[in-house]
Amino acid sequence: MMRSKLLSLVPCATGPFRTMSTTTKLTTVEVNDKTGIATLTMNRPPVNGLNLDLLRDLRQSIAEIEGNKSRGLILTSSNPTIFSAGLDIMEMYKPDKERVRAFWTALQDAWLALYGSSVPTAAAINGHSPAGGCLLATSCEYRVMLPKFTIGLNETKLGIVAPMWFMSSFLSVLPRREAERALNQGRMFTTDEALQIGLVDEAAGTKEEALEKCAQFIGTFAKVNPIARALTKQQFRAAELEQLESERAQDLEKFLFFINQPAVQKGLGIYLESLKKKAKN
Ligand SMILES: CCCCC/C=C\C/C=C\C=C\CC(=O)SCCNC(=O)CCNC(=O)[C@H](O)C(C)(C)COP(=O)(O)OP(=O)(O)OC[C@H]1O[C@@H](n2cnc3c(N)ncnc32)[C@H](O)[C@@H]1OP(=O)(O)O
Repeated sequence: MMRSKLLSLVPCATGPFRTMSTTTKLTTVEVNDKTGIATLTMNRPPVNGLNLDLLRDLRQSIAEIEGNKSRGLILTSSNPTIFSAGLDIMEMYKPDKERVRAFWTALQDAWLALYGSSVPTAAAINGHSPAGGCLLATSCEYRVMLPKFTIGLNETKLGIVAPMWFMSSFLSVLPRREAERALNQGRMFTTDEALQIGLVDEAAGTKEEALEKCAQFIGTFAKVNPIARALTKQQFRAAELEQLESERAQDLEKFLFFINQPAVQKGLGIYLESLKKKAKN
């Protein structure tokens, strides 16, 4: 994919400074040359639905951030009210056989890249973050969320079962008892509830403040040996990463089998209809 490079002047809390910015249609990477922190912004209107292209783009941007020696990665959204609506249901509803395989493989790749990223990661959750959106946020090491939005793994409410590795990300943030109950209930948490339970680390009043708080978190590693930090993080996350790496073919087949069940297709169709009806009203 062609990626256009440009230098731009952007304002921030500490005043205007130069950032190196790489843009594709679906994500933007901006590296602050003062802090060395990269902001990875999802930009797929209308709701940052995670389709094949956005997932591939995310993975490519994560690799780019690791390759350009950034000091950290902040994941956020260009949409002022939606971080990500999760997986694009259109990829799973009446799917094309080859594309849906590529789609799930791209999701596995994006998760492995983000959860296993060698750089410190934080999510500035500047909007709603259901299901796959919550997966991305909980794959990061730190979360700052804006008020009056919701976050959670709502899969059971859609008649879907979250795979083990979705649970792994959730479990790396929440105590097992809370995670199990929330997943079984398909519970969406408000910002206040998420803060109280520990699903997010901090609340912020504005996106700029959220980005600043994420940057402060990444700054806490300034005096830590980066190789020791990266290896320590990888040791903590190795079991979950290795589990998916070693079982990804079976995971794909399980997904395909599950998604092709007539009852699951029917449920997704009804859910899509309800979303479209709501959007019209
Ligand atoms: C043991 C075996 C295990 C094997 C594994 C098997 C299966 C696992 C499979 C799947 C896992 C899936 C995880 C997911 O991520 S599923 C997606 C879940 N997401 C949601 O439920 C969110 C739905 N969306 C919303 O709640 C709202 O849209 C939102 C709060 C995000 C935003 O609200 P807003 O009012 O601003 O916008 P809307 O008017 O609702 O939407 C605008 C537009 O976008 C469409 N849309 C919204 N979300 C999605 C989506 N996730 N996918 C596709 N399209 C979406 C919506 O329909 C509107 O479209 P249109 O009417 O304008 O065309």
